[in-house]
Amino acid sequence: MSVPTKVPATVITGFLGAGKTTLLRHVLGHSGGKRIAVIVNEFGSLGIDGDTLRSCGIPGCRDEDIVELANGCLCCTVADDFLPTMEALLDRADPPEHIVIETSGLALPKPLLKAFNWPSIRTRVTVDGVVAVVDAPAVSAGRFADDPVAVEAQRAADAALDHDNPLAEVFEDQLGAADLVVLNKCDLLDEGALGAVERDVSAHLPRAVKILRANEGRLDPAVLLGLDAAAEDDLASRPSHHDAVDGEHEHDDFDSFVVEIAEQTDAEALVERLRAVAAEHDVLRMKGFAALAGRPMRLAVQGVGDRFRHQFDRPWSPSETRQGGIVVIGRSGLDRDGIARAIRGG
Ligand SMILES: Nc1nc2c(ncn2[C@@H]2O[C@H](COP(=O)(O)OP(=O)(O)OP(=O)(O)O)[C@@H](O)[C@H]2O)c(=O)[nH]1
Repeated sequence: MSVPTKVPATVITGFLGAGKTTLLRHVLGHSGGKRIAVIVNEFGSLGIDGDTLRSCGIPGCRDEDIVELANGCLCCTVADDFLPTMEALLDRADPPEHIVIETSGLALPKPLLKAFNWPSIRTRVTVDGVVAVVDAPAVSAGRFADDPVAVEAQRAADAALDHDNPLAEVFEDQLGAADLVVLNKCDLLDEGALGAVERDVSAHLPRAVKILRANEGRLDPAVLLGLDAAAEDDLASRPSHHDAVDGEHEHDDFDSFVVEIAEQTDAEALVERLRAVAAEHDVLRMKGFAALAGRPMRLAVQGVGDRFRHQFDRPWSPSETRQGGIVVIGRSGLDRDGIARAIRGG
């Protein structure tokens, strides 16, 4: 009797706004007709990533192939959300040939990798590889760096302390799990800065892992899918800061909320307000959409730090209220009321 082959699954990790959804869109658009199912997990209940992927307009990319898990961070909701979703995909009459899982930017990959050893899916699916998408300009700007003086001072109280910057921990955990690193947004750095980022990233990698440079995640899907790593059998070589506490961790270093916004009159003015808020409050990520007076199309807005992009993504459907919303994610302690007021321009 032949051994049934397992469905390969690729985990895409990477910090908030690194370019995971952008890379995934590229993969779906260049997959050569392969039946790919996507599980996308994000912070915030607006479902922006799912929308972005569904509106890709790629022939053969069906709505039911994109499953959103918006209920908190995947790494913390494995049993409740992830496993039933995987089982449902695998039980389909036409199961996917490949499954791609985009984790939220704050998720730690290791608890998710462990879930692939659960009896209900272990014999049916394997982790083909973990792809870590890295925001090259954010690394270059020191987003994930510690303040060595602060670490030393805090270590005096807690000998086990590794970092004073919670972003550094998430970044290291994500790189620690990687089978391939994609250095994204290379268009925003010169050669010298890119070389420095490569050295910095290499220094954080626990094993020899290939680093590829990319713009807008434009890499051949054959390179990204097909790593054949069986990562679930190789957990020991993927260190996590939370190994000691059996994967337990909290996300209380970070804060996320949604600001609802009424119809706007001027797209540029809205984006300018968002940019000012991001800079003033050190917001890590903003994304959402807005209604513009007299315009049938919805304005989609994406911000990473204080770098913003916006475009009209799709028409408002007649059944929708023309009400916008912006997800705001930052380190904990954000001034929610002040940020909401500033975004609304009140
Ligand atoms: N300049 C530049 N911008 C990019 C590149 N790749 C992605 N972006 C932009 O960066 C922003 C974030 O990209 P996403 O693909 O949504 O990032 P993400 O990692 O999925 O974000 P989260 O799911 O919120 O963590 C968007 O505005 C993208 O258009 C790139 O290579 N260069």
